[in-house]
Amino acid sequence: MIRSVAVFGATGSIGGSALDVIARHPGRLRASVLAAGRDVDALVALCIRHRPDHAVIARDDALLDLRAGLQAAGLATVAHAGTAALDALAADPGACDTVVAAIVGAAGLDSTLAALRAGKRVLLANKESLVLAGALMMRAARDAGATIVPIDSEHNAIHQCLPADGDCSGVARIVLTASGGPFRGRGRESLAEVTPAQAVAHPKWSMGPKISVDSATLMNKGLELIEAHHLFAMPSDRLDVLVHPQSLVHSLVEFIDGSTLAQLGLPDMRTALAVGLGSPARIASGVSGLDLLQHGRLDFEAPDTDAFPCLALARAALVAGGTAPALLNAANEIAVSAFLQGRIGFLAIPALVEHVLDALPSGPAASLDALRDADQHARRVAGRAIDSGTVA
Ligand SMILES: NC(=O)C1=CN([C@@H]2O[C@H](COP(=O)(O)OP(=O)(O)OC[C@H]3O[C@@H](n4cnc5c(N)ncnc54)[C@H](OP(=O)(O)O)[C@@H]3O)[C@@H](O)[C@H]2O)C=CC1
Ligand SMILES: CC(=O)[C@@H](O)[C@H](O)COP(=O)(O)O
Ligand SMILES: [Mn+2]
Repeated sequence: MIRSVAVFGATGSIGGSALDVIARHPGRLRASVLAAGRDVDALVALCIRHRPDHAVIARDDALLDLRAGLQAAGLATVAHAGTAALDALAADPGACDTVVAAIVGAAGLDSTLAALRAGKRVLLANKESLVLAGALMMRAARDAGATIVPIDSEHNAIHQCLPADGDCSGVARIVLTASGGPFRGRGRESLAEVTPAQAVAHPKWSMGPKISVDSATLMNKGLELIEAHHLFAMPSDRLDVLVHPQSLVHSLVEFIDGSTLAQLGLPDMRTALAVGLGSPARIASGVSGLDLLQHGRLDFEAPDTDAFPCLALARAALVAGGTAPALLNAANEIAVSAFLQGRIGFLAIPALVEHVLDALPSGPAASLDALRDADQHARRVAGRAIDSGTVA
């Protein structure tokens, strides 16, 4: 049977990689729903290429533009606008059986949750939703019989190394690899003046601006610790981070018998997406195999948590539990956005996250509403600190 795939965040970096893999397998996969945030022209261009049944633009006021663009292109694709339409298509069994969750930020939570609650197969790239509401999402997936395939390269690597039957009793610890980002090796004081253009210039991966800044601050690895905690039911003290600048070893699993399994490959997200899209079969992704002789060496070093405090802030939030990860994530989203707009400096990103975590106590994450309130509260506190110049 052909898998009908909804790609949420289709106009982004992960969305593009997913569509590239889907187009390589017309007899196995089809893009049935494409969704974007604001970019109607880019969405229409993708619809012309992939001919989905449905196209969704999250911006409510863009329906007429999207409809006009699809009609001008002579497409039968049905136009939708707004987040309610996105959530409805995520849950609709006639629209898709698989969802690539690749919206950036907490904005991806509702559609991902809708897909999980409908028992879909979810290829999860949107790590912020797990940081914000991981326990709730994992429970929703269990209750509805949904499948989550981790797409984040490290978690996809771990998924490939763990026993297929899900029995993790033999796992001693999980080691997430980190490239170290564009500022690896630099001291904290030298980071005060770095520009957004320098921060998004990732040394190994081609990604959207938000995650690229997260990689530069090492918050990406902090978010990934929390993500791994939920996906693999691992406590913080059995989750480690190792800097590996070549980005060829995507993560490692150490077992209690002394074995360590790792997954290696070129830094190209199409490999992880092909694992999720083809599973249980291995399918071609367009990524070539690894020529280790050409690469020559694999280096490893400890992360520098003095220069990059975000990693420690995220681990502390993971240990604190409750709403702390939601507060951390929301503060970070506001900080990264302000940094990209040139409103605050690079060192203000960890400062703002710390400010919010100090200002707001972690409460119980008893419900989705409690998590949403924490998220909104953190955004307000962070916004005020930026506007007042408390953190600059
Ligand atoms: N890029 C990568 O290699 C990796 C990414 N990830 C994760 O995957 C996610 C996507 O990252 P990436 O592809 O780099 O991001 P991009 O910035 O490249 O793409 C973001 C996508 O999300 C859409 N979008 C933004 N806001 C909304 C919204 N409010 N509602 C609906 N859609 C929205 C954008 O649409 P529009 O173009 O219209 O704005 C775009 O399609 C992130 O959570 C990231 O952490 C994880 C591992 C690797
Ligand atoms: C491709 C991917 O999964 C990113 O999350 C990547 O890991 C970013 O690189 P860093 O290791 O620099 O955060
Ligand atoms: Mn990653």
